[in-house]
Formats: sequence, C-alpha cells, structure tokens
Amino acid sequence: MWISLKSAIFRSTRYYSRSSIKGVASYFNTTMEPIVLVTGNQNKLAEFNQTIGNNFPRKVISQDIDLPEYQGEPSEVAREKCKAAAEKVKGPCLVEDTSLCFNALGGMPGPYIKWFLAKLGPAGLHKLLEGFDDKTADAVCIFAYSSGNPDDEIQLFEGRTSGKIVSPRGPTNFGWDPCFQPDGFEMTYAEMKKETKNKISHRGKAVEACRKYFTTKI
Ligand SMILES: O=c1[nH]c(=O)c2ncn([C@@H]3O[C@H](COP(=O)(O)OP(=O)(O)OP(=O)(O)O)[C@@H](O)[C@H]3O)c2[nH]1
Ligand SMILES: [Mg+2]
Repeated sequence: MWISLKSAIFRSTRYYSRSSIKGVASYFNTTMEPIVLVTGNQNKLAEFNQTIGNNFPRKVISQDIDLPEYQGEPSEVAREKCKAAAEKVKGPCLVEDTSLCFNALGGMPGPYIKWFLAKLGPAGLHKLLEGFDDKTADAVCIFAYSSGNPDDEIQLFEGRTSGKIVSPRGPTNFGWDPCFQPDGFEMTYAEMKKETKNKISHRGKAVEACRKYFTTKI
C-alpha cells in the first residue's frame, strides 16, 4: 500500500503547525489530514471501500502494516490495535478487528477466530458446534479511531450481525463467510451479493456508525 504525496504534504504541514502555530495543529489533525486505515486484509479493505463509496466525510487512505494480534475482550483488542497503529502512522488512523462469537461457547472463538479459521477452515468451525443444539453466533466488527494525538480518547464503532453457523456454502475467497448465515436469510454471507452483505453485515453497520461520527464532527 502507498501513502499519497498529498498525504505526505499534510503530514509535514501538521508537524509544522504543531510546533509553530498553536490551534492550527488541531485543525489540520481533525479536518484535513487523511485518515490511514491500517489493515493487512484486502477483503476487509475492499468491503470498507464498497461501503463508503464516495460518501465518507473524511479522506481515507490505506496502509498495510502488520499489527500484533492482541488478546482480551473485542473492544480491548481494537483499542490496543489502534494505539499500535497510531504509533506507526503518527497521525489519524482507523483499524478494525473482527470477532465471530459462538453463543454455545460463551462467545469464543471471538477475537481469536483468525487462528481457529486458519487451523480448522469453515467446515471445521461448523464441526466445532456438532455437539451443541445452539448453532447461533454473532459476527462483530469494531472500528477504532485515533486522532493521532495520544491524549485523545480512542473512539470505538461497533457493528453486530446475528446468525448461525452452517455447513459451508458458496465461494471460499473470504474467511468464514461460507459458514455464517445471517438471521432472516437463507444464504450464507459467501452466497450473497456483496451489496447485500455490506448492507446487513457487522462491517457495514460499523462503517455506518463511523460515518455518522465523522459527519456530525465536521
Ligand atoms: O468470512 C469472513 N467475513 C468477514 O466479514 C470477515 N472479517 C474478518 N474476517 C476474518 O476473521 C479474522 C479476523 O481477524 P482480524 O480482525 O485480526 O483480521 P486480519 O488479521 O485478517 O486483518 P487486520 O487485523 O490486519 O485488519 C481474519 O481471519 C479475517 O480474515 C472475516 N471473514
Ligand atoms: Mg489482525
């Protein structure tokens, strides 16, 4: 991923402003400097871009930086990830962390779904619930935003979609999409058109919450 020349100019402007013109720094920070979306996951990035379309109040660019996979509650994981991203980006940034929470397992794998998926695949995730009547699960996406100023509170935006874990159906190009069937649909996420998934998905809802925040902030 790249950082545009424009972004580099904004960066240098921010440092200049911070050190010399009091008050102007926060103007550049909050309204002009692009937000860097940090993710190593191209599928997440594609869905984010499809969802925001041309309708997001701030310019967002992306950077692929390998961030640590933290442990804890999903909100703590997202917050820590965002702090780590802000230290690397040294400016406004967004990260997102996605959990898949099985109700029969008290919310596990939750934020550890990445490792479960890597070892078991979607079919194995379905098998994990073989001994349980309750196949329900929540897909949860949390976006975390840092202004880049360590003194500012990190803002969290959550999107949650309930559904059930089914035997995999549909294309296998994105994670656990083939084994998650959202409530009210006979299709898995993988079988749906992208527009449909983005409208009802955990990520779509979190992006919407994020958009509202920036719309009212400006
Ligand atoms: O089928 C899916 N539909 C989705 O909508 C979705 N969103 C995330 N994931 C997967 O769940 C794990 C989250 O881990 P995760 O949040 O740490 O992501 P990541 O490490 O891939 O990227 P990032 O942390 O650099 O942003 C990773 O295995 C992701 O591939 C999804 N799978
Ligand atoms: Mg990750």
